[in-house]
Amino acid sequence: MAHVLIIDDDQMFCEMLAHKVELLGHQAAFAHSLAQGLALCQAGGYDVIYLDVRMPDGNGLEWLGRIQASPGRPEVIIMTGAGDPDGAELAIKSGAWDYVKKPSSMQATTLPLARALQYRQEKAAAGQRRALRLEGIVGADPAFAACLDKLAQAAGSEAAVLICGETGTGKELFARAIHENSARHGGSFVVVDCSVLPQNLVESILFGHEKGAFTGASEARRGLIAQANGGTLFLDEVGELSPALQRSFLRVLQERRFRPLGAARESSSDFRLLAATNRDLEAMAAGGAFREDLLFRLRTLVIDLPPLRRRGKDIASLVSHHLELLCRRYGQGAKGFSPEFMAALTAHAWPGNVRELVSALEQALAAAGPAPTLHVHHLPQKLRIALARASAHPLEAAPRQPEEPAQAMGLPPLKQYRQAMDRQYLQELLRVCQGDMGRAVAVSGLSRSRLYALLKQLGLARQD
Ligand SMILES: Nc1ncnc2c1ncn2[C@@H]1O[C@H](COP(=O)(O)OP(=O)(O)OP(=O)(O)O)[C@@H](O)[C@H]1O
Repeated sequence: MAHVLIIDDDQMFCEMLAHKVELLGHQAAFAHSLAQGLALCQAGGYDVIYLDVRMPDGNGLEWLGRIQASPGRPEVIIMTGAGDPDGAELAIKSGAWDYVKKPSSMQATTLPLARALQYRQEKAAAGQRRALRLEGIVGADPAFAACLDKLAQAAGSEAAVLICGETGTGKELFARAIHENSARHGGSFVVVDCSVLPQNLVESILFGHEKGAFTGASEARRGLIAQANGGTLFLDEVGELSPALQRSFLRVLQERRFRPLGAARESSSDFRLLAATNRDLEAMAAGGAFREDLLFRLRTLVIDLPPLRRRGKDIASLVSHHLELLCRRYGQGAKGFSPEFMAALTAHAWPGNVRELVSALEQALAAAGPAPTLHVHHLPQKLRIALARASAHPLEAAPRQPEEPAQAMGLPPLKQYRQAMDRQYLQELLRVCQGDMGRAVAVSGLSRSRLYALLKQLGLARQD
């Protein structure tokens, strides 16, 4: 809702315009003289001012500068008389947002208001974005820039945010950035990976337990929800929550209260909720697999992160950023790359998104050893084969054109495709890290528990 001030000496016109503005969901006030209007502006709080040129105490255009400079820097829409051709030109030259000619229909009069408010919102978001600390987040493609605006909006509020996107698109990175830029940044950022919560321990992990609550509970333990008190609780892979846990969570979200196992009383926790998913929760809710009331609570704000194939312009800056990080991490000097290397990276469809790109760079660095320049042949063999096949048979490529129906392109179902990619990635990861799980965790960017869960799920876990 915006605040609009109408400065016009015509009482009836003011009332009609104020009524129309209120119908549009905003608040309106009016002043019948320039002096009264300026006084209201000085008190602040207005987003848009309608300013009539012919006023009893002077010419509105001569007061424009002072009105624009008032607190909140409102946008000003000038109202000029029909027989005043110079008025419009003067209004624009004086830096007004727009002008309307009187008399005009109410619809025509309020049209510039919507545009002025949109402009104002975008200006505010861009300002907020400039003020954000976004270490480690790279991207300027318009599809991605819109997500950064949402991030700024999320950081400035307490709203629950649902971050959607394919695997490896940066959902956790965004969640951390929202926390770090929010008023809660001094509190903890607690991650609950909903895909690996072991059924038998889930309640104790989330809600905590008292000493002796069950066999083996030799000490009382705070659960993750209590740990998030004063900070942010991030439900990663929220689409994997079992129906029973969805029910429990809904209650915690409604009341911010929970009962640790074995406790006589309930405890409370003041946390801000963020959640992420790579699943279509709407479809799951429609099919009864996800509670609609929970979904409603999770998604006050939604950030839809685009897959890397839809933000091709960002590949070069992502490569520079991550190459620099990786070279520093492994104590190597800065590396260059051949134009073909970058062309190959740009041509790939990256079904595993930024995570897959980072992993390919890591493998290229390992393959290049001390050589100062990365070439195509340093890239993982699987990626080179995929590129070669794609250039020989474009339709065999991973979907560069996601809009085309998968069946029409002879592709397997997405789930099957993703599993195959995950399996391929993990096999390569184990090979490169030679079974060193600490390194595999560092390289993959996955948590240790998530990595083990994936290995198990795909039948790659060691049997020892
Ligand atoms: N915009 C970005 N700029 C720089 N690095 C990024 C960006 N997006 C993702 N990454 C990197 O990609 C990797 C994966 O990111 P992240 O774990 O946040 O993805 P995710 O969407 O949460 O993945 P998953 O769904 O598999 O949990 C990390 O190494 C992260 O630093």
